Amino acid sequence: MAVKKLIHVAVAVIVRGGRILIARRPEHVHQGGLLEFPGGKVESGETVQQALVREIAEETGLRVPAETLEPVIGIRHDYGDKQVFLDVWQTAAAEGEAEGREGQPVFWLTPEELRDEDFPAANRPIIRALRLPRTLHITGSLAGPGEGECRLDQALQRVTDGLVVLRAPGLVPEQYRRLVSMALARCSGSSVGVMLHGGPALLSEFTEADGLHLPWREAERLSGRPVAGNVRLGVSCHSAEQLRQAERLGADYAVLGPVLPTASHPGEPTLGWEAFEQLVAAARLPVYALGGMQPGHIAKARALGGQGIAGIGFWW
Ligand SMILES: Nc1nc2c([nH]c(=O)n2[C@@H]2O[C@H](COP(=O)(O)OP(=O)(O)OP(=O)(O)O)[C@@H](O)[C@H]2O)c(=O)[nH]1
Repeated sequence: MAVKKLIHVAVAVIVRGGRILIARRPEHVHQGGLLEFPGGKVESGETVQQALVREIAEETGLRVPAETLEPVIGIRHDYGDKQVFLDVWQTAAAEGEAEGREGQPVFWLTPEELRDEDFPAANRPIIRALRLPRTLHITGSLAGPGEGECRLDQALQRVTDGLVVLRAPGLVPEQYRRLVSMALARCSGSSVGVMLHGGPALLSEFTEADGLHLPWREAERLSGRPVAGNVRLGVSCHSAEQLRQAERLGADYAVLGPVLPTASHPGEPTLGWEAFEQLVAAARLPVYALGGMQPGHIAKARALGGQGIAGIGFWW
């Protein structure tokens, strides 16, 4: 059997006023009739940035300064008839009025309006990535009766948006539920989403939560997605095999680490940035770097293909 060549595709997420430029693929082409982000094949001798600037101009008439392009995610996907590497970059600095230069309809949608079933299968992780923040705040120690709520309350005041994973393995279920109620009340109406940490049963009790984050010990015994599609699912992973399991569960994101040494898990072996990059390159979902992270590492994690950073020390 002939080995299928991997086609390098430059994919552009053009953002304006919180909306993203989307086009409909012509009926007669590969994945025809579906929606897509503007883009196309990287020609030989071209960098991905050059391909993006060219494709965006050809397809939409917009001008994009190459230096404004930032990496979003890279996705390898086998369609059976062809194998693609979608190299996804984002810009909020496109100039001009968008038009379908190749006769294709173009329109602007919010990340929440992007539906998996309207796009080619490879786009699912891209849509997830666009709906996820760059920072995942994980709660630290909440020990001591009564101390937990006070500590959490103070910490939440420092978060203005993004996601908080309410991790409190030391608490008995009743204490944990109290904390969840408090966190949900405090974050309601704000742009901070609360992810519960534990098994699937938790989520049915707290329907206002943003979603469920599975520790690996919970993820490893599941065989399918344990929550509905409209709530977020995250999984803690430490290896390539665990990332495969997160993909099998249909997770919206994974956390991978420890990448660097960390005070909360002293002496634990670390992956380092090189292994992080390799593991992320093979992953089909957005992946956060965990372990020893500081806000200054967001750009590094994203440059290596990650979604951003996750951790305790930088906010707790
Ligand atoms: N542009 C674009 N291509 C995508 C997306 N998702 C996705 O799977 N693809 C796949 O990536 C490949 C890109 O091919 P293309 O047809 O847009 O590229 P092109 O204009 O350079 O190719 P052509 O000259 O053969 O028509 C196709 O196989 C397409 O199905 C997406 O969101 N945007």
